[in-house]
Amino acid sequence: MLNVRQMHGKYSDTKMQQLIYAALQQEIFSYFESSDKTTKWLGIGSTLRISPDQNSNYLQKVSQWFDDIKRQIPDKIDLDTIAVLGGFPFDEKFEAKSLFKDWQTGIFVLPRIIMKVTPEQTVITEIKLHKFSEDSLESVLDTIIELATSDKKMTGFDLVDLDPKWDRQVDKLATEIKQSNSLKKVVLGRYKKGTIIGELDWYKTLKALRALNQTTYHFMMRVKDQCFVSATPERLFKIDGTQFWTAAVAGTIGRGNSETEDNRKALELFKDDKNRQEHQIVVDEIATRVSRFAENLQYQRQPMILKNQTVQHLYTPISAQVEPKTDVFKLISVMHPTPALGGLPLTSALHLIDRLESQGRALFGGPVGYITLANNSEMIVAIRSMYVYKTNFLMFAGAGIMPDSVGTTEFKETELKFQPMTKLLQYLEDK
Ligand SMILES: C=C(O[C@@H]1C=C(C(=O)O)C=C[C@H]1O)C(=O)O
Repeated sequence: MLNVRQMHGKYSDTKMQQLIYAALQQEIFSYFESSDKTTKWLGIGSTLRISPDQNSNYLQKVSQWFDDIKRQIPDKIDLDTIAVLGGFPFDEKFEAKSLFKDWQTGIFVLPRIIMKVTPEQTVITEIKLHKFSEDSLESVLDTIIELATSDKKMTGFDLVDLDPKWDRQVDKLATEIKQSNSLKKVVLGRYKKGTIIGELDWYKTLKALRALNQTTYHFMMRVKDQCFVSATPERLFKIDGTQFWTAAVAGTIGRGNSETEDNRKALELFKDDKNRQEHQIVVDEIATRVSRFAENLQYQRQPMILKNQTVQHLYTPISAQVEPKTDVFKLISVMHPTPALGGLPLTSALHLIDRLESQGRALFGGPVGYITLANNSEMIVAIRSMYVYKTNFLMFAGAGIMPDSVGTTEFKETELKFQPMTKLLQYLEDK
């Protein structure tokens, strides 16, 4: 059995800020915040952790690990107040060719201290393999807060484009799609790497991530010298009891400098055939998959516009009803990857991605998020993201390639998709 103790109720805002600050100075932390800001999870440390070995079915391994944790929680605890946090790789079969091989295969933790924050309440849980000391949970938290210090500072960074000929690759791929009888869409990614001069302060990083990307999710996960950061707008799915939500996010245009220009661009995106088709592929495929396990599927025929800091997307939210106790891990394997990150048909798209992309995707484009021990979960698609290893970092940005795609246009689109992370680093310089 695991030892579990909890504190319920409203925690003061100041205390919460102090705790988040302290948590992000720790060697291991995890953070999830929903784009509607109604759910936050903060994890400090790790009581149990699962990083896979190669050649194993990671999803199945995490699922068994998760069931095993559930069995070890004392009866009186509300299982919805405890979650594991982490992420799966985009495709565990992809060869590890990236600079950052370690997280090629995914990572999940059961934190030692977990804080769940919703508008109704804050629940803080401590989980240990061994008996608790004499100190109360409150005084454990106070000690964590007291000991937190940070004098980390980043003074600069460099940035290298790892795929300088990517636009030509896109033109070739578009021709290949045009000539193919079956291939409809392939999402091709490009990468940038760099080095940080000085050191990133993770608390300042989170603060900046939230301030610069107010309409997106915020995800951060650090295990010692590795950290993954994302400001994705894309939900893979959310499940709460029998309620299920997902969304198609595909089709992109930049933001305007004025409200008029911004709306003009949104209209241009809405009326653009290539983007509408690219979006429809995602809607149709998601709807087909969801209808296999859910009922009462609901979504609008026309997409909406989702506005983020540097881009706007075509967006179709989809909701449905699922059976009670639906297996979250099954949902992940059915829903991921959608044609927003993979392509259509899936298998040929994945082969092309593996062959053409210069780095392994690892967590880029993979499902990351939280899963409560009561089987409620929100998994998001890890894009607009950055992977940091010591002072090195790697970034990813992709675009849906269709028969009529033009390399230089897609290149510009991916430049906009890199911006949430490049602007984050620029902002953090000398802060
Ligand atoms: C692949 C990315 O974004 C995906 C591709 C999009 C597109 O091609 O229009 C839009 C949103 C995402 O589904 C990325 O941001 O790296």
